[in-house]
Amino acid sequence: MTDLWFYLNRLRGFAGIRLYTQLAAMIAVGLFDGVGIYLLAPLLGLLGFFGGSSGSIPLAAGWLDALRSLNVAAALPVLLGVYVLVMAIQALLQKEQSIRGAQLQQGFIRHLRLRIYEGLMRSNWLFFVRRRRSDFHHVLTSELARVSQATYLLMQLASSLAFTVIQIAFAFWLSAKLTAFVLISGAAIALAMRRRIRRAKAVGNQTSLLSQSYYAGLTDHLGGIKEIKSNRLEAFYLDWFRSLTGRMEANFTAFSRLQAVTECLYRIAAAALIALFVYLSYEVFRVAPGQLMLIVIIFARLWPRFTAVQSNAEQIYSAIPAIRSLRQLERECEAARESADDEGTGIPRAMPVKQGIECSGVFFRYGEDEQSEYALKDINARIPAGKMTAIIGKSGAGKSTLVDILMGLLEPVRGTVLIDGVPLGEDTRNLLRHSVGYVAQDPFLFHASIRENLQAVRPDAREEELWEALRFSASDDFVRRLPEGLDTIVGDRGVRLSGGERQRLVLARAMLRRPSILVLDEATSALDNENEARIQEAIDRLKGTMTIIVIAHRLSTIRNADQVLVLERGEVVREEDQQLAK
Ligand SMILES: Nc1ncnc2c1ncn2[C@@H]1O[C@H](COP(=O)(O)OP(=O)(O)OP(=O)(O)O)[C@@H](O)[C@H]1O
Repeated sequence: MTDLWFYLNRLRGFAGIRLYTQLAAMIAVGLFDGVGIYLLAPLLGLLGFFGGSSGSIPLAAGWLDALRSLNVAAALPVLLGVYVLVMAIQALLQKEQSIRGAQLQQGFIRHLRLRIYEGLMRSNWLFFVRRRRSDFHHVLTSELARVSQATYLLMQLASSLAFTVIQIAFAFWLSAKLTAFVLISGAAIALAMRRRIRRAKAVGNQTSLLSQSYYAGLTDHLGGIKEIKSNRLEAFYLDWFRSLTGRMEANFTAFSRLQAVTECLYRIAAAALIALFVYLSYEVFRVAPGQLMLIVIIFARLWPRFTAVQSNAEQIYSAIPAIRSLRQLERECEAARESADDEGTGIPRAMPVKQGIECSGVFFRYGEDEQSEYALKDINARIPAGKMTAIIGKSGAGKSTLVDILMGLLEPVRGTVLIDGVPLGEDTRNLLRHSVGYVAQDPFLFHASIRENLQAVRPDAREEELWEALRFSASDDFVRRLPEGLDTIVGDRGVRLSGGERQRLVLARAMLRRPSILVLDEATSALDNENEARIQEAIDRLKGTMTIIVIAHRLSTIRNADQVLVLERGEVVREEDQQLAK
């Protein structure tokens, strides 16, 4: 329930006065609807339905007498005209309320979407390292759709409740005793149905878990489709998919069954109650036939409202787990939020390195608990500014982790990183990243043109600057040969390009940023000797103008380094000054 209240409060905070006008509009629609029904009394009276018994219908008596003083031929069109007018106003109001309701709902969902996306974008790298990406997709798509539906249902529920209250008021006017009887019956049934609402929540929990597995599986399997195809694992994954979608089907059917049974119970109860009601009215309360007729009309309109309230409540309860997922993700993003780095000016500050980066007693581990193993242990090393430092070591030795620490992406668990002798803190860690150009092991290109990919890091870069960066990364020739040149769209994650071509484009992008620290994480591993040699030469020419850190396996890459750090199981086991060694 706290999750629901939290979201109601959030909705109130977002919509402000609009929420209250919306509720007022709902009440007005309900009122007009009630008046419409109430007009039926004089109408029916005019048509002679009540015989001489109109005096027993509260309020109607005065109307009827006034109308009777006119002749029927004149009164009927007046009455019908008023009826049409009232219903038309109600219809117009309802239309306006529906449009505004949809605007409110969509606005609120966009507000939630933006909050979560912004929360993710502002979260630190460790947050992403520790979580499955598919869980974010799941929350931002499937869970958000359920919350959107719940928001719509909440408004519907408010509208149903407003309608119901107004109808009850009208019904009370007509007959307090019989309305009380209907209400007590409704309350008794709602009480008996409480367990069904709890069941709806349990089914909703299951829906969240299943759709989370679905998203995780799809992301994994499609990401690894080449492995699946080349190892003939299709049947295994098909079995998994069949089984999971079977459970999803059962889950959705269970919820539909729950709702259908509830509706069926309400319908049977309605029939039984109407029968009892007519019997009691006639035999016990001796209600006049005209009034009885009206009460039946009111009852017939009131009861579906009870059913709607119950059904809405079941659906809203089934969406509570989705609301909880959203809230949980927001909380986690908040806890992992990085500090802003523009000091409120809107212009991010960079942090150039003049002397060097130093690690002093740096420890790091990925696991959250104290027992988990360190990926880096007591690292003491210095990366001189303007020089090229190579980090080498076996797979899993901690090279990428060390680079992430040096770039300010990860924070040491113990120890300090110093930039020009000044310890890197929470605020300065982000600033350092403005000075970094990074090329990853598995380079990433957006599904856009080469130009857009390059300009993503510097929107104001001129055409010559783009070509200069491409020349640097030895990619100018192949880009020129592409059918659309710079405007060629590179496929999903750049798959339409070869690994080496992607690496070269990402290197061009990194250079375009004019970084003061260039980090290459095995960035030339996919290149042929000729292209690697061209890039090595270009990088060599950069020495003295920027600090270069490379993770490398090939001797050819290390050869030009000024310093080599050798890592083994998270420790620096050797630090060689190449210049001295030469
Ligand atoms: N996201 C992660 N969660 C948990 N442990 C991790 C994570 N990333 C890396 N590790 C662990 O940290 C250690 C160092 O990994 P790291 O990726 O830094 O090694 P590496 O030297 O760069 O390896 P490679 O050359 O294979 O890329 C390894 O034992 C690895 O299992």
